[in-house]
Amino acid sequence: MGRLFGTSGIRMKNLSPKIAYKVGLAIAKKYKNVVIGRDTRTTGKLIETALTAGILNGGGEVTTIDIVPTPVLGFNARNYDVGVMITASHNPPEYNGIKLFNKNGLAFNKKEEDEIEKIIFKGDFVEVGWDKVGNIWEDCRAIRNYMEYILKNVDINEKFNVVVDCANASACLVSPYLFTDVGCHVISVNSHMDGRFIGRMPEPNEKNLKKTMNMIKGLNAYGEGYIGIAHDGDADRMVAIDEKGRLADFDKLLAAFSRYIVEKTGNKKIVTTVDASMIIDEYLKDLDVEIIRTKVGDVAVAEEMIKNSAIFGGEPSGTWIHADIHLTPDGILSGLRILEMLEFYNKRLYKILDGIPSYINLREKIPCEDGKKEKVMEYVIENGESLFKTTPETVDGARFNLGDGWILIRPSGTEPYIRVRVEAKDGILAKELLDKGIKLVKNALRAVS
Ligand SMILES: N[C@@H]1[C@@H](O)[C@H](O)[C@@H](COP(=O)(O)O)O[C@@H]1O
Ligand SMILES: [Mg+2]
Repeated sequence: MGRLFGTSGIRMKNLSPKIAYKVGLAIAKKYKNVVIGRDTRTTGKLIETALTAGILNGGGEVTTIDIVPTPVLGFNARNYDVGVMITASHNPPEYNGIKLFNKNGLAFNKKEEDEIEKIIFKGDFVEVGWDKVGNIWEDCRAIRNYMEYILKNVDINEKFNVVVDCANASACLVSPYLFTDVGCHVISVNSHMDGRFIGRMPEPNEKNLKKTMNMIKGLNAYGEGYIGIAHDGDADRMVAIDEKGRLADFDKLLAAFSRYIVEKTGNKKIVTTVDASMIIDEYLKDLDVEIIRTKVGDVAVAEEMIKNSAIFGGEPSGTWIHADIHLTPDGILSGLRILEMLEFYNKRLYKILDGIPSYINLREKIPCEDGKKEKVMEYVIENGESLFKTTPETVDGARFNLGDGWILIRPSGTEPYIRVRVEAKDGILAKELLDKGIKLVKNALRAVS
C-alpha cells in the first residue's frame, strides 16, 4: 500500500469503513479526547461510525459535532486533543476523506500524518476491552461558538447584497446565517444539504458555477449589485462572483486581498503557493512586501505563516488562512473579509478586479492513477529540462521558469490527475507551453505504463 495521506489528509474514492476503523484505533493510540465533524456526503455517517468505533475500541473519547464546515471543526479542535474532519472537500460525491487537526486548528503536517500512518501499516494499535472502551458525547454548541467568535472579529457596516452558493454542503448550516448576521441581504442557492451534491458539483469552478453566475447577472440587470460567494464541499474554500456575474479571477482576487491586508494591517509578509500568479508580486511591488511561496496545500501555507508571523496566506484555489482569527483555512471568513475589503476601498468588486493587470493563465488536468504519479514526475523532471531548456524548481512537482512565463507540472494530492499550470505574458507562448507540457505528461504516462 502506498501513502494514505495526500495534500489534504486521506482522500479516496469509495473510502472503506475498514480503513476508517484502523485510523480510529491509530488516533486513540496517541490522543485521548477526539472531536469529529463531517460534511454532507452520503458515506459521511458510515465513515464517522467506523472511525468512532476505532477510537472507542482503542480507549479514546469521542465528541461528535455532526455536520459542520471544516473551519468549524478546526476552530473547535482547541478544546480537545485532536480534531477529525470527515470530508473529501471539492472531490465528487463518491469520494470521502479524513483530515486531522491539532489543538491549534492547524491541519496535520507530514510528520504528524506519518506517525498515524506508521501505526496503521504496522498494525501497532491496541483494542482495549470492555472495561476501557471510551464514550460518545455530543456538542451542539460547536457551530454557535464559531459563529459568535467570527461575529466578534469582523467589522462590516455597509449593507451588502450577497448570493451565497453552498454546494448542498455543510456551508448551508453556517454561511447564509453569518452573512445575514453581519447585515447583508442574502439569497442562498444550493443551500439545502444533499450528499449527492445535486445542485452542482462541489468544486467551485466556472463550469460548476455557471447557473449561479447567470443568476447574479440576472439579478443585477435590475441594478441590485449582488456579489456571489461560493464554497466547496467543506467550506474551507470560497470563490467570488463579481457584480457582472463573472467568476473572479483566482489570482487577481488573491492579489487584491493580499494588498488590502498589507494596507490595512501593515504586515508585510504574504504566504502563497508555487502555483500562484506572478501578478501578486507585481501588484504589491510598491508596498515592499515579502511574498513567500510554498508547495501547494493549506498545511504548507499555515506552517510558513507561523514561521514568518504572517497574518494572511492564501492559495489561488481559494483556500485562504487568516491567522489573526485561526489557522484553519476558512472560506466563510474569507467571504466576509472580502466584504471588509470592499468597504475599506469603498469600491465594487468588479472595479477592483478590473484595475489589476493580468497575464494569460491556463490550467489543465490530465488523468493519472495515484500509483503512477511518482514515476510520471520522474520522467517529467528528467525530460523537461531539455524540452524547456532550464532546470526545474522542485518545491512541488516541477516548475520551469522562462523569462516571460512559467509552467508548473505537479501531481494533484487530492485527485487522480497531473496538474499543468501555465502563465505567460503572451498568449502564443502560453499556449505553446501548455501544449508542450501536456505532451510531456502524456509521453510520461506512455513510458511508465
Ligand atoms: N485544502 C487543499 C488545498 O490546500 C489545495 O490547494 C487543494 C488542491 O490540491 P491538489 O492540487 O494537490 O489537488 O486541495 C485542498 O482543497
Ligand atoms: Mg475544501
